[in-house]
Amino acid sequence: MITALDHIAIAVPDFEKAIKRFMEDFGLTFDGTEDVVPARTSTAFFPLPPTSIELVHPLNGEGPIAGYLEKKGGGLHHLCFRSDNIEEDVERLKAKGYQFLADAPTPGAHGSKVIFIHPRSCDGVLIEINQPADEH
Ligand SMILES: CC[C@@H](C(=O)O)C(=O)SCCNC(=O)CCNC(=O)[C@H](O)C(C)(C)COP(=O)(O)OP(=O)(O)OC[C@H]1O[C@@H](n2cnc3c(N)ncnc32)[C@H](O)[C@@H]1OP(=O)(O)O
Ligand SMILES: [Co+2]
Repeated sequence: MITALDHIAIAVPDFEKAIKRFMEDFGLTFDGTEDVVPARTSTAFFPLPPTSIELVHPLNGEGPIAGYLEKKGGGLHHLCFRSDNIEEDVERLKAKGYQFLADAPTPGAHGSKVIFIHPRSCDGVLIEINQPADEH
């Protein structure tokens, strides 16, 4: 089941500038960056209990964030719901007609498993579901 709002993701065209902004201007705790190769995405996390801010940027200029930035520039990109059993939640939501953007969960940040629901299944909002490594 969905247990928490794991993170709110913002697509940023200038990764360094955005990291500086959230660290220095907003005074958030910077939890480091991670290039998630299977997702073709560079991430930076700022824990802000009970959730986190995730900055997302194209990895090597490619991937879904590159497409998003090209079309929309920076912006709120997705909400991530944390699941305690991602496979169970996927099956349950598929049965309700939700369109997933992959056949199965794929590797995400911090060793998590992630899967995305098409925005058209959720009133135009891109929803990610993840299961953190410590809950596998
Ligand atoms: C680091 C790993 C992980 C983590 O651990 O947290 C991540 O967060 S990875 C983050 C990046 N990865 C992804 O976003 C994967 C899922 N995304 C996709 O598969 C695609 O981006 C997409 C959502 C299918 C869009 O693909 P695209 O090729 O850009 O298609 P369109 O431009 O035609 O868009 C179709 C439709 O969807 C709307 N759209 C696109 N992106 C978003 C968005 N972020 N939020 C809301 N809506 C979005 C787009 O406007 C189109 O709408 P219509 O024009 O009305 O058809
Ligand atoms: Co995410």
